[in-house]
Amino acid sequence: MSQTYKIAVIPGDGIGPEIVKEAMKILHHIEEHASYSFDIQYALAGGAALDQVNVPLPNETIQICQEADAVLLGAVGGPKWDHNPPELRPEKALLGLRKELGFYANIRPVTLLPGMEERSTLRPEVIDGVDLVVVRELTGGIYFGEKKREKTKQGEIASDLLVYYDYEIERIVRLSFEMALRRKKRLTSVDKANVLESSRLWRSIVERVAKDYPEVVVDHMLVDNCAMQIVRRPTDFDVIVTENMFGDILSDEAAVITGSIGLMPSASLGNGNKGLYEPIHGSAPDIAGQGIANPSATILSIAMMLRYSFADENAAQAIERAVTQVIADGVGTPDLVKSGQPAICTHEFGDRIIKRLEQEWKIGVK
Ligand SMILES: NC(=O)c1ccc[n+]([C@@H]2O[C@H](COP(=O)([O-])OP(=O)(O)OC[C@H]3O[C@@H](n4cnc5c(N)ncnc54)[C@H](O)[C@@H]3O)[C@@H](O)[C@H]2O)c1
Ligand SMILES: CC(C)[C@H](C(=O)O)[C@@H](O)C(=O)O
Ligand SMILES: [Mg+2]
Repeated sequence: MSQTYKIAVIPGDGIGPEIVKEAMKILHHIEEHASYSFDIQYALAGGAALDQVNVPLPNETIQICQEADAVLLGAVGGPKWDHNPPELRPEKALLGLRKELGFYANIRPVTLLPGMEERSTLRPEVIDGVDLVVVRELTGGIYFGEKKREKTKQGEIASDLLVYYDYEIERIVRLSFEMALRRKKRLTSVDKANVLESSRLWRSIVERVAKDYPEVVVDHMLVDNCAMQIVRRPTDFDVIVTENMFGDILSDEAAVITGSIGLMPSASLGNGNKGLYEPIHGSAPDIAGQGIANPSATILSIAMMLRYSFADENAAQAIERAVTQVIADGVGTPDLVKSGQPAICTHEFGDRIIKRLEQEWKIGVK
């Protein structure tokens, strides 16, 4: 009997449903050509869940995701819910899912696709050959430490605690060394050890774990310097490992290298073969409902799902080649085409990728 994988799908808010629709076309297409099938369950989270059931992350959604082999998420959030109290913010759903499911390692690859050199605001000679990956710690740090708001005699105070256990640091650092071993054998650990105690613990753990990986060249970089170097000499990086908030910020910055944040996929791992797959961008309220969002990041996240959760490297690469080829042909949503050139809409772009994938199967996926 052929294998069936359970996939939980959370379209979310803003452009979320628009881009997930295109990614689902790709998934269904893969199913037609693969030896396995999918059992798809849609679930509510974020603003969509708040509107329908008054909580950002319903228990039913957590259960569907726990029972799934992989979760696909579009994006959550938007101005409609921006003034909600902290517990009723759409973003709470995302943090809750990551934590509940134990996805502590967020893998954010940064690659420059052929044809995108001219869309990047960086000079072609600076970005030529970029191939780096940001490994972002995802279930600890300042996002999850105690939060306080109180009125005192001196005035109102607010605090967010940045806290890490040693084991939380060690597991993400080990995963990053393993990744570097399979890549260019270079690891940059990014911290703020000149100021933060949590960073000093982080740095000492990196130094200890490094002894188990003598083949990997390790360096430490302060996050402010990294924010500059990542756009100044991005080709020098291989694997960057860093804590939750630094990774969030550096990866959005790295999107500038690729030419569009709509090209940046991610995989959140750490719980066996299960994974949460989502673009790194948000719900893009400024373009939601216009049919112009770039679905590439979500489609490339499907490729990561096939690679990490279903061990189908061939199909993953076929999707990556199809996206690469369509973009190399100069076809794309407005964020992808050169200024003055005509663009196509979200669903047309999805169709072009399917068409290209069909050719991939005819050629015979290698
Ligand atoms: N994973 C998530 O669900 C996630 C991630 C980031 C932000 N958010 C939420 O999204 C909302 C909007 O946040 P923001 O505006 O700061 O960031 P954003 O990533 O949504 O948008 C930033 C800019 O990038 C553009 N952009 C993003 N994705 C695009 C795509 N696929 N195609 C073309 N252009 C794209 C947007 O139009 C916008 O100009 C907020 O509520 C935020 O909390 C959610
Ligand atoms: C929406 C927000 C909570 C989220 C994060 O900061 O993790 C987003 O920016 C991301 O990068 O996935
Ligand atoms: Mg972010």
